[in-house]
Amino acid sequence: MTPRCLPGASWPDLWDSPTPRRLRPMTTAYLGPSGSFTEAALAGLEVRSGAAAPYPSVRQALDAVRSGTAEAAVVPWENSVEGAVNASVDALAHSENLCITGETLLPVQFALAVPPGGSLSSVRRVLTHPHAHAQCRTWTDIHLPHADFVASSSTAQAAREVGTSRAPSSAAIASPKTLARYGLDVVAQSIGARPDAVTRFVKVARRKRPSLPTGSDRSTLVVPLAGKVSDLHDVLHEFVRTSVPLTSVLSRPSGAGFGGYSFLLECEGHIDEPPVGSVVAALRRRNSRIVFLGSYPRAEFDNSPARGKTL
Ligand SMILES: O=C(O)C(=O)Cc1ccccc1
Repeated sequence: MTPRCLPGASWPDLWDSPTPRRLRPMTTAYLGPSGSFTEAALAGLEVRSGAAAPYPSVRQALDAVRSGTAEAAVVPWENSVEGAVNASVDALAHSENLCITGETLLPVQFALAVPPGGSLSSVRRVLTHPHAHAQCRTWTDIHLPHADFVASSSTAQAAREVGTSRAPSSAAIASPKTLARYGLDVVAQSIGARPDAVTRFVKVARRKRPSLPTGSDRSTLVVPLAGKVSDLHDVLHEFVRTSVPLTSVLSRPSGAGFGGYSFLLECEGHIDEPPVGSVVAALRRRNSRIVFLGSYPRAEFDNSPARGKTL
């Protein structure tokens, strides 16, 4: 596979994807429907809601960017309690021609709601996104030990489904505002394991040269293991050698046979600055299959009362 970014090669070859004919320049695809946490993250990425379009899954939102139906996509990436959103990481790690151009952090609070006239005692099925369920499992195990979990494509989709079906045995977990918006009655507030939970969302575009370094950037790359015992050691050594701070290391199955893994690495810094540029160049010399996913301004989380608004 041709790497998406090679420091030292000419920029147009590396970054510019041909502009698809169907590009609607101002549309940003996001994991919908309206009312999802992902929609709430758009503001932090300077996307106006009028310029955004909901998609039923992360994959479909990214496909819209690939095909040129949308200029960019916003997808959930990781949560401070539950870790990486694997659907997003895998879809991007294995996709050609896409890169991350920005990130934002959003505090998330979960509530549980039932159709009008329903009650907690009649709930037998709880619909929500698997990440939201994982964060609320302690509460549901205690208060709804006999209810089944039904995975939804997003928290807003769960609210929409329960609001439409009005089945008294169903409940949805989403933000309190979204549950009310879909006509449901909130019967339990703040049911997440951590009231200070934060989710990181990324903006994805067709591959292009990163914006200039800001002095506070993050870079993301995917390094497939090449099969040597020392692979992981050698990769980590490059970061130690250059004193580039790694902010996360995640291993994901490569999908090609049992036991094949890729590492998603995130670090501080920008590829146009010597430390990160030299790490990427050194890793590439060892393994031509590395995929550079982008350098972009780091989001700082300001949890002061004025800023720490949840959806
Ligand atoms: O955006 C949503 O509504 C989602 O369902 C994804 C999600 C799930 C849990 C926390 C943040 C985002």
